[in-house]
Amino acid sequence: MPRTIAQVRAYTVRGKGADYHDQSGYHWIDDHIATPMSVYPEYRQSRQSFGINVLGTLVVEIEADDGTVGFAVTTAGEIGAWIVEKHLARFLEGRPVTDLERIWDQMYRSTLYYGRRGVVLNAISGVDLALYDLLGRLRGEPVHALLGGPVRDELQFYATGARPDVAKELGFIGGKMPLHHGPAEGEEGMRRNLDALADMRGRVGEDFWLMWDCWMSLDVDYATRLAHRAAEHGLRWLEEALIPDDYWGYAQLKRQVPPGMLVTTGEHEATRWGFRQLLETGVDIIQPDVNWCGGITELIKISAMADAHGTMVVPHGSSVYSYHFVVTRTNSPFAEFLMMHETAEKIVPMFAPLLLGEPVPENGRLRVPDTPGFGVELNPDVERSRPFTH
Ligand SMILES: C[C@H](O)[C@H](O)CC(=O)C(=O)O
Ligand SMILES: [Mg+2]
Repeated sequence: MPRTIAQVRAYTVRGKGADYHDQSGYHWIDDHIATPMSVYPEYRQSRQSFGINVLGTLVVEIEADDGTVGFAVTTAGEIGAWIVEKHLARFLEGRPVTDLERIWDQMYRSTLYYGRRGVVLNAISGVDLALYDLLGRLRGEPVHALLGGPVRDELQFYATGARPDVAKELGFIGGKMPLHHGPAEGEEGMRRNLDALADMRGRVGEDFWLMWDCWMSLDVDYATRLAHRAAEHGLRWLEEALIPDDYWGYAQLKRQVPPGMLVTTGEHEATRWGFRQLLETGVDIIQPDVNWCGGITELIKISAMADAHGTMVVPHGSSVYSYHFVVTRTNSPFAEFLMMHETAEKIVPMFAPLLLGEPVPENGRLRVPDTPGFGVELNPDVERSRPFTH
C-alpha cells in the first residue's frame, strides 16, 4: 500500500528565491527592460515600479504519514499560500501519495471558476512538484527516474542575462538578452535595440547564438520590423514578442519573420489547453515554466503534444524543477540558465539563497544529480512564514 498524505503546508518567503524578479539594489533584470507597461513612461525604467515582484515566493511542503516531507517552490506568495491551505489541501490530505493524476485533476477542476492560469496554476504547480519531490524521497529515486529516466548523460545550457559575451566565456551555447526598448520608444528605441545587438555580436563573434527576450512588450508590426533588421546581426530567436493572449498575432509573426529566425514563447502560458492554442500558431519553440504551467503532471502532456507537432520544448528557467524533466525528453535538447548575478558576470544558483544543493552548470553543462526527489533542501537560514493554516 502506498503511503498517504498527512499534511500540506504553505509558506511565503520575501526577496529573491523562486520570485527571481524580487531583487534589491542594482540588478540587470530590472534595468529598463521593455514590458507591456512600457507604453507608460513612468513605468519604463523599473519593472518593480509596476509590481513585477509583488507576489514573492511560495513554498509548499507535503508530509507523508511516515513523516517524510517533500517540498517545492514557485512564484505565488501569500495569495498562493491561501489557495493551497484553504482550497487545494483538501484534495491531498488522506490520499495516497501516488494519486498524482487524480489530485491534479481535482485541483484544476475545482478552481476553474477563478483559475485556469496565472497564480492559481502557479499554486497548483507548486503542489504537484512538492508531490513529485515527496514521491522521489519515499522511493529513494530522483524525479528524472520517476519520469522514465534520462535520454542523455548531461544537459547543455544557454544563458539568459545582460552579458552573452561572459556567457560564451563560461561555456554556454548561447546568450539571451533582455530587449530594452518597446514600440512606444519609437525609432530611437529601435536603433538602440539594434545597436546593443550589433555590439554584442561584435563581442561574441559569428557563431554564438544570440537571442532577444521581449517579455510581451511588442506588437506584430514592430516585432516584424525588429526581426528583419536583427537578421543581419544573426539573431537566433525572438522570444515572447507579444502578449500571451494574442495567439493570432503569434501565427502572423511566425509567417512574417525572416527565414531561419525562430519565434519562441510560452513562459506565461499554462495547461495543455493553453499550449494547444499556442502550438496551433506554429511557433518554433514552446517555453513552459514548470513552476507555473501546472507542474510536471501537466508538462508531461504539454511536451507529448509538442512532440507530435514537431515542436521543441525548452522550459523557462525553473532550475531543478525543469532539469529533471528536460533530461528525460528528446524534444528538449537544451535548457535555460537564468543568470541571477546582478551584472550577469558570474554563475550563482537561480533560486539562491532559498535552496541548498541547487546545482549549476559548469562549462555550460550539468549532470542532473541522482539524489532523491529534486535533490535540493530548503535553506534553514532563509526566513519563512506560514500566513494561513487549515
Ligand atoms: C529577462 C526576462 O525579461 C525575464 O526576466 C526572464 C525571462 O523571461 C526568461 O528567462 O526567459
Ligand atoms: Mg522569457
